[in-house]
Amino acid sequence: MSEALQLPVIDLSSDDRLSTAKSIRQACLDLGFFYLVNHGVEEELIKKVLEHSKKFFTLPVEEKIKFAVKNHRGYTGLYDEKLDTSLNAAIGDAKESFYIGTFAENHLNQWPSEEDMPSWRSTMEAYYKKVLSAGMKLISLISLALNLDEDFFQKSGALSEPMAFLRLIHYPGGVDSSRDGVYGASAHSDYGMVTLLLTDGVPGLQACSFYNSNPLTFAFSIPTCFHLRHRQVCREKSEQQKVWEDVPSISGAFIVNIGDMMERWTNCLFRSTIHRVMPTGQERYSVAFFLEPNKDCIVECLETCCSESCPPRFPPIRSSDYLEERFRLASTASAENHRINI
Ligand SMILES: O=C(O)CCC(=O)C(=O)O
Ligand SMILES: [Fe+2]
Repeated sequence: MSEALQLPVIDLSSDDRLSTAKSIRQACLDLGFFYLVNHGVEEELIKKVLEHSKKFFTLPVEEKIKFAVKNHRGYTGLYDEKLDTSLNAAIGDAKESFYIGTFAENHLNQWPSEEDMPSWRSTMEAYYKKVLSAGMKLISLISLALNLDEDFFQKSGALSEPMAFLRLIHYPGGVDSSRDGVYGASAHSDYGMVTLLLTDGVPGLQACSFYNSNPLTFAFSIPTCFHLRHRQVCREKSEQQKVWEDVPSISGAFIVNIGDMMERWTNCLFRSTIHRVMPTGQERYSVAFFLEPNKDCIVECLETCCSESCPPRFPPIRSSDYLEERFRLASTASAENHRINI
């Protein structure tokens, strides 16, 4: 049985930026998940985005596949994707989704027409801009949390035309976890800097942590440069007992989690925690905003996150190369899936 997590709540509008940065640092050392409130995205807009998302997914499948994903933008169908690339299960994740990419390349985005879906595009564009602005503010606090100047990621170019993706997700009802190997979203970590997630309040999201019964084994399993913590995330998988804990939604708050590129930047100090969505039998909608750095940005260990005794764990990598590879692996997993299903 899973327990519910009590995550810290970060107030984006607080004037006490240093204390907010301190709380963010602790949250990112602990599990890499927290709630974000007073983020500046109006309740009304959030409501509209969820309503418009529902309208799209309610269309007949023949209509939806007219927007079949191209250039990582558009519609992905039920069972088309398998986020856990290590899973052998012959079935993909029980969800459908719609991706919207950066407006710097808006010609690549696919939009339902204004006639068919009045104000759909403008709602999504407004939401994208607002969450991007919240994300940028959050990144400046994350910079402070890493003992960097607050405009570090702006100055490094990571946030000029960031490759942010908005993803509308629909988990259909009637699917439950009693069917072996069926997940809403199978276990994965996100790829980018941070993810700002909105849900309709239906449960299902879980984050993975582990508790170690043997502190000695634990002490030798993590790099000595990091604090020993009672609870650690799942990346060091061996010998620890995995615990999946529910991440409940709080009305009006974003659920934020750290992505893999931020983990690489911070040399694993900030953790990109594995999470999943379990099907509960109930229909569920969520909207994920993945804030990825500019495509030419080189992601490499930050000076404040390494030392002689704690050298960089990853080589530098160009952001778009990293992202393309992760997309490729996820789509290979789903292609294999289809072959198995035929
Ligand atoms: O729908 C959710 O609650 C989470 C989705 C997610 O983790 C993802 O798409 O990366
Ligand atoms: Fe995710």
